[in-house]
Amino acid sequence: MILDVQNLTKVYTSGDKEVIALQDINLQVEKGEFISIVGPSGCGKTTLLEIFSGLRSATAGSVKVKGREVKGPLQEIGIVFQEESTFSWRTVLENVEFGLQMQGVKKAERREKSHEMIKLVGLEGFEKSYPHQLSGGMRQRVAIARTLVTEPEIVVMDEPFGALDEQTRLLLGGELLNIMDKTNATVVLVTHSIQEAALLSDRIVVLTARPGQIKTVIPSTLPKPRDASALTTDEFAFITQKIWSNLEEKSLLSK
Ligand SMILES: Nc1ncnc2c1ncn2[C@@H]1O[C@H](COP(=O)(O)OP(=O)(O)OP(=O)(O)O)[C@@H](O)[C@H]1O
Repeated sequence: MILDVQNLTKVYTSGDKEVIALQDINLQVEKGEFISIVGPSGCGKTTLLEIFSGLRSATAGSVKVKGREVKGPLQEIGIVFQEESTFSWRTVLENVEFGLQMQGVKKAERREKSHEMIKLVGLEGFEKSYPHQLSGGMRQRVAIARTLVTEPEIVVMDEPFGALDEQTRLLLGGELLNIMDKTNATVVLVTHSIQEAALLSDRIVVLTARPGQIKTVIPSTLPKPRDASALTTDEFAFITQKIWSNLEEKSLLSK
């Protein structure tokens, strides 16, 4: 087990107001698994990822990565943020090199690893381009490459394809699966797209409306390797229907 979450609760306090964002979350993730987290707006998905990544502390309960309590950011965890997070003043190559630079990796090794990763995400030939010269999907590939190049064992993603159209996000998601197979990383993805969750995940964690609690965990029955061709299968329809029916019980628009 790579990630072990036990009885996790998060209460935000501002002044005399308390918001219970997450309540009693229990989740165990195995190495190499692809987990998606879905749930109504405001149910605590981002909070959960922030706690997993050591960027925020829990009010109660514990999060362990490889048996060690998470007390702050860990090198084993890479994060891909919600909106575009590329550096506009750096080229694609310089963006991808950034994480390695922060880790103090020497220039020659940095270059080599970054070139490899750029190839893997399909951006070969764009090394010298700046983010504004790329499409939204390409910029998101840069952000993903920048995180993956540091070889994190767990990749935490908060709506990484949120700014993209449904078609691009599903295609890019399929490519992400290929890359993950090659790097053997574990992924925890927060998404608003039920289709994306159904296509990419080994398990889909459905949260209730606030306070976020685990409503159900849906294991995927889609055969591997999974790609966009699965979108028209009966299994895919079955999984999306299962996610929907679990989300519907508490109003999606509540709160
Ligand atoms: N820093 C904070 N201080 C106080 N309350 C907060 C803070 N951050 C989040 N919250 C509250 O905690 C709850 C969960 O927020 P969070 O952003 O984790 O939800 P989410 O599921 O990611 O939402 P969305 O799907 O809309 O992005 C919300 O009710 C929010 O108002």
